Amino acid sequence: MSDAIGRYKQQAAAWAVEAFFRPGMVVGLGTGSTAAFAVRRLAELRAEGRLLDVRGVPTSVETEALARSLGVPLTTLEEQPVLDVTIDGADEVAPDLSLIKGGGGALLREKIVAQASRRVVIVVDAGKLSPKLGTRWALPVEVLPFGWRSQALFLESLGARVTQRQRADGEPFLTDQGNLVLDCAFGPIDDPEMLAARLGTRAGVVGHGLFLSLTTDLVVAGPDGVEHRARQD
Ligand SMILES: O=C[C@H](O)[C@H](O)[C@H](O)COP(=O)(O)O
Repeated sequence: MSDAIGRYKQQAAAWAVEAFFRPGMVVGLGTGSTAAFAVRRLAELRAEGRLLDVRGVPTSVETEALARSLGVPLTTLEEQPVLDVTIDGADEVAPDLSLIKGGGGALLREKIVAQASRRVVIVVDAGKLSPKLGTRWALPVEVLPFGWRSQALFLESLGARVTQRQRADGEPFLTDQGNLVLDCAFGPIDDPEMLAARLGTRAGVVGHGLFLSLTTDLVVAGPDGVEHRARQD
């Protein structure tokens, strides 16, 4: 990550925390390098004596560890099934604020947390903006290990070039749920709703990175500063 991109991610995340987190809220804590800046900003505000009673629901083991290390109080969706607001990153953002997520493999928990949130604030650097989902990023699809090659063939039949995600040591990448991720290069996706519907009916596919109609607010940082866009319903 270049210094400038890191700075934009940090600016977007910090702006969102200050704009959207309020005392007493229960908040979703996203996963990835941009969402981590939000957790760090929350910890900084706590160190200043602000937002001390805000509790977070982490979207991954990684975010849980970060929040714990910074002393951010945590809760669970079992205890708090409705969240006030979630701040999370994204890999690709279309003009209608639909997203591809899952570059870090946290797509399933991220979607569960987003669906449980009254407000979903996505924080990105301007390089994530895209004219159409799939133009810049392959779609991550989380599949059960059982029968995963059948899912790979199914995804190819939908037009994807499929790559099983691997760790740096060459072993299969496993999600926090112990599932595999198949990265599906579709190219620009003309009808994301139709694709999401087809993926949703396939046994063995437990999640996918298309986040449609979930974003309520987008915070983008780039060379021209920070911009906030609210979804137009
Ligand atoms: O699974 C990971 C998430 O969807 C991330 O929010 C996404 O990959 C963006 O990550 P980053 O902020 O590191 O670019």
